[in-house]
Amino acid sequence: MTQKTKSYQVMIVDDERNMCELIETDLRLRGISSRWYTSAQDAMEAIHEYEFEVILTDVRMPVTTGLQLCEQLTQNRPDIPVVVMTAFGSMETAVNAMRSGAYDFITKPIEMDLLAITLQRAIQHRRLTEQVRLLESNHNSAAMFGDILGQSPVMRKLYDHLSQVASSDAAVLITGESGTGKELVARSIHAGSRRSDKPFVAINCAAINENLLESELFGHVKGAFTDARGERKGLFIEAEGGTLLLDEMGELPLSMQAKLLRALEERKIRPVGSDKEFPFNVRVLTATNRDLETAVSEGRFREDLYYRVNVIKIELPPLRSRGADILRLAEYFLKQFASSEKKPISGLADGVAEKLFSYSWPGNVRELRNVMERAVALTRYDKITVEDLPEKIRNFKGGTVFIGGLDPEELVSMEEIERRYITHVLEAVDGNQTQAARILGLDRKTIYRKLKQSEDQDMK
Ligand SMILES: Nc1ncnc2c1ncn2[C@@H]1O[C@H](COP(=O)(O)OP(=O)(O)OP(=O)(O)O)[C@@H](O)[C@H]1O
Repeated sequence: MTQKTKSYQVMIVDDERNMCELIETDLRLRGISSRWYTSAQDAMEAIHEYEFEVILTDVRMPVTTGLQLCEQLTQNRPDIPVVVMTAFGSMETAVNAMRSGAYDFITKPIEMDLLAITLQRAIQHRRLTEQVRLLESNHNSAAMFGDILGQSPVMRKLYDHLSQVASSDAAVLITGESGTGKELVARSIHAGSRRSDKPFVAINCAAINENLLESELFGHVKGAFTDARGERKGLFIEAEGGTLLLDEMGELPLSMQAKLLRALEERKIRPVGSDKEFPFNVRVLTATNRDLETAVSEGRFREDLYYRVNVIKIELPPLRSRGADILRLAEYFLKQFASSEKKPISGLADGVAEKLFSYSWPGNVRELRNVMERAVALTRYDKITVEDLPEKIRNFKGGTVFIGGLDPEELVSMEEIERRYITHVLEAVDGNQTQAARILGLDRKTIYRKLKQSEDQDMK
């Protein structure tokens, strides 16, 4: 998980630093947040670090031009509209930019009022497209919610819950094993809330030393401690109006728990070394992969803070309990990586689905994503083969013993094992017989016959 993530409305890319600063200042005065980069390379890297709603780029830049950047962006992040700045009178460049996937163009010298309108229109366009995508994906039997993918019954229930949660302002505690998508869920809650045009900031409480955590969260004044050369705002102020995710909340030291509780109760923070308090308007979400109730009963976590952050609880299921979602996610990641690696990979070869199914996925969706990324990079074929999977998955034996609730001590016939396994696979794919047939390597008629046979056997 990223330690800190933030969203801005506009990314500015121009090799002339002065131009960037000029635009940033003008946009700030109009209430539009932005961040600038002086090369396309830096811009491409920043896309992974921060969220942007629109990108404004100059066309003429050394090394990678604005047009090339535009092409790269439309492939990697087609959801972010790009507005290009072209020199006055170079209509041909503007046309080329639109061909490379730009949303709009504006000519230099820039007329700031026009720029602001163009950018706002692009932002509006993006929000509408996002909403349509969200509505469509919810309509398509709730296969997705924002960027969260999954169709298993437990995920569908989660989507219903999330849409209610997003519209309220209540504190939410998100629990689940590592890699189950807690940060993703927090982002979706923010994206679906009325705070969505304000920042989303996430901090991993376990990754920061206890002494620094207080100033990271609440800020500090100049000279508050030896290394505090300048002043720092702190994340509560950075997230003003938006959402702050405190991840790995279970790792928060007791001394910080007391300070956080006071801040949440009074809705005010006091920067380290300051005698002034500052009010904040931030929705606080927390996430943990620890059992906080046990931590409370063992005195490691304050009960009063637990109740304050746990107004609504969202529990994310481990991947191994989500049946067919394993395959859906695998295919989703496969498509993503195949497109970014530009490899023509069309799906999973025979035998891969069974391997993915029977593995226990201790690292959950993150592990599956990494496995698919590696497989796409490794494969020499147009499908992912069993050889492209890591050894621990190829040779995994653990899962099968428990299929169909089979006790390792229980001795049953091969037919019975077959019947239980077929039933297990059918349940896992929500009764989709075509998919079950593909995984089992049997045709649908044979599946039906085998289940029928054992039913007849039971009747005798
Ligand atoms: N349902 C899902 N659909 C699509 N991608 C998912 C889903 N769940 C998780 N991911 C992806 O898996 C990775 C891990 O997710 P995330 O960082 O949200 O997990 P986490 O529970 O916060 O992990 P940790 O506890 O280790 O911080 C991310 O790349 C995320 O985008």
